Amino acid sequence: MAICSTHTTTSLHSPCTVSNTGFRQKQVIFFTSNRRSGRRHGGARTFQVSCSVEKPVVIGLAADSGCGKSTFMRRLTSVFGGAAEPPKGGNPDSNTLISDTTTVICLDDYHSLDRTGRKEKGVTALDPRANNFDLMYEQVKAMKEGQTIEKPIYNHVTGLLDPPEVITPPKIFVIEGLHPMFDERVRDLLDFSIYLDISDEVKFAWKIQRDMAERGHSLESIQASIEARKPDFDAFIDPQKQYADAVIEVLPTQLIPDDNEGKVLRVKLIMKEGVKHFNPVYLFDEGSSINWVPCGRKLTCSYPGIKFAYGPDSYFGHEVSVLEMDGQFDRLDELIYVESHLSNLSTKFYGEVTQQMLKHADFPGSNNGTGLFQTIVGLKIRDLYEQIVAERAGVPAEAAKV
Ligand SMILES: Nc1ncnc2c1ncn2[C@@H]1O[C@H](COP(=O)(O)OP(=O)(O)OP(=O)(O)O)[C@@H](O)[C@H]1O
Ligand SMILES: O=C(CO)[C@H](O)[C@H](O)COP(=O)(O)O
Repeated sequence: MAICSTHTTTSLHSPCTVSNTGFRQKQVIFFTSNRRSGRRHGGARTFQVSCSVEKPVVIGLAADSGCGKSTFMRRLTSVFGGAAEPPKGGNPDSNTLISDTTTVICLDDYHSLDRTGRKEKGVTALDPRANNFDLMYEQVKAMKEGQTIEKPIYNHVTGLLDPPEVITPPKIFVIEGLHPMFDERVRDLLDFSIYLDISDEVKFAWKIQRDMAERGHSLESIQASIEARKPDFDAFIDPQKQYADAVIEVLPTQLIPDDNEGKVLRVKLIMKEGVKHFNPVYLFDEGSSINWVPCGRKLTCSYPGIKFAYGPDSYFGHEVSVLEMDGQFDRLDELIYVESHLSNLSTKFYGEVTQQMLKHADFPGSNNGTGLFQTIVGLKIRDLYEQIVAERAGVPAEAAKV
């Protein structure tokens, strides 16, 4: 039963108090509007939550479904230490992941139409008409101001909207999903934004790998699903990349002529210049154009080898720096050789990128540019966070290191 599918809830905070049970508690004001009647009801409830006065740094991560958002989030959380888990004692189908430092919410939770509703109206989940951008904006804004929210849950198991869950402000609040940069009001709240741009060929190969092997879908149904989503993907999701501060673009390799296996990848890290608290990574010499084939004495490379490129470029009219890697590592520990030729990595010690990659060698993409660039962006987000915290506190960045 889609009990909650006709309701949206928005909440505002009140200061924390400590109850006589010893729990910290917070009164959450909520407004519930019934989409069918349009009526708004108000109320107040007291939740036993850990209150915090954090004003989170807000990060947006956009990509189509099945394009590596969860994998990226696991790498990001790991950079801050600790594992991310769903809210304790909450809905087992919650899409939220919480660690000591980060809370990652999935924007699917702002679907205004459930699975049946979308079918009835003939719209996909990518269509803005199937999403509640007003509520998304109100709640991301409230979170950025350090307020607790009561966020809806879209249940991917049932296809229904479940009762909301309480989210308290973390240090870093990540909104990941189809539309983090679609609505200008939400976009303006982001301190940093990333777009995962997976080419059609690679997306298809990943989908087959996951949905055929793990979910029992047929090749034809995967093909049909990608084709059915394509017009809305092109209209509503893909254009968001122009707003991203960093784009990870994943393309078929150029090292194997007419490759159609999709196993070897060419990956570009496109980094916008002039973004506050973000200094693009560079190879050898900042601002120069470089082609580098590191294979030889220091790096083991079997066919088809590895090729790096770096240089300035223009992307949707913005000045950017682009770092590119085509090929894959044979031995991950040798990545240290590549790392030692990259600068502005925002590492805390020599070899931190290699250490992170080795730690998650079993994650998809760990032997190629997808894993390498996701790890680098994770380190840059940590650095950005520390700079923002230091700026707010009026202390040197060193003093705000996590
Ligand atoms: N870098 C990569 N290299 C190879 N395969 C990958 C990579 N990243 C993701 N995949 C494949 O794509 C699948 C989906 O990845 P992931 O769950 O991280 O994506 P997602 O965007 O979170 O998906 P969804 O939105 O559907 O939950 C993985 O199971 C894996 O098969
Ligand atoms: O594009 C998607 C983002 O994850 C999903 O297809 C969308 O959220 C709808 O989910 P479901 O297919 O489970 O009803």
